[in-house]
Amino acid sequence: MVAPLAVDIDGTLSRPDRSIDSRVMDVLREWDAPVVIATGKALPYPVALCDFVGIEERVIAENGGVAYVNDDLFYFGDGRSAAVEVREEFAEAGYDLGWGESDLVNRWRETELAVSRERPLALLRELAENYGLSVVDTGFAYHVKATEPNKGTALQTVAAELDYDPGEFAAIGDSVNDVEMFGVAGESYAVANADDDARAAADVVLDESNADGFLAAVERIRDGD
Ligand SMILES: O=C(O)COP(=O)(O)O
Ligand SMILES: [Mg+2]
Repeated sequence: MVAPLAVDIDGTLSRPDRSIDSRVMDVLREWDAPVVIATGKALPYPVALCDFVGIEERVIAENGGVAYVNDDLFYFGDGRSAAVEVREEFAEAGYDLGWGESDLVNRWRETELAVSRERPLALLRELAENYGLSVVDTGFAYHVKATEPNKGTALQTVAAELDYDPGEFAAIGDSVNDVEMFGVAGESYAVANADDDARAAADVVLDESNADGFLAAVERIRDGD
């Protein structure tokens, strides 16, 4: 019996251009244990990924702010209203969030706000700190969020809902928002493009990048490495 998986999306299931590498789809679909998609993205994205891959919708979204499993929705700490205040002060300083008029990146986001990495990080951190919020840089966006929830705390709840111990999971990811998930999983794999925090937290740092790294990790997990 293979280990259940907790898998990040951006930088882990993707190609360098952020598109999903089609080779991962059948691997996820055929995995012989639960797969939890754990991401910084808003809930509809991992739900849609599960639907298109053809697996049960088991997801952690918004860096652990939201989870969905067994037809139950979980919310872990809401930083959204404070993040909206930060957005207003950021706007007064002359900056929008950087995603255009419709802002699809935040449209369905419920517990945090994401900001383009083209915006000034130091200012964003300063404003967020005044509201007791954290800013997490995933390498794809800056996330202005409540400090407590993360992918690791959410995995504890999701694993329990699935009648697993979180330590039975194998986790695969690429950035600082995967660190706590690596901490609660029994085995953890950072792809070669991972940031320093993820590399330091992982049990194994792979030689392969992006989806190649994911595919190498699942080979090792299958072999019981
Ligand atoms: O939304 C992001 O910034 C990163 O998303 P990820 O957690 O799937 O890598
Ligand atoms: Mg990632």
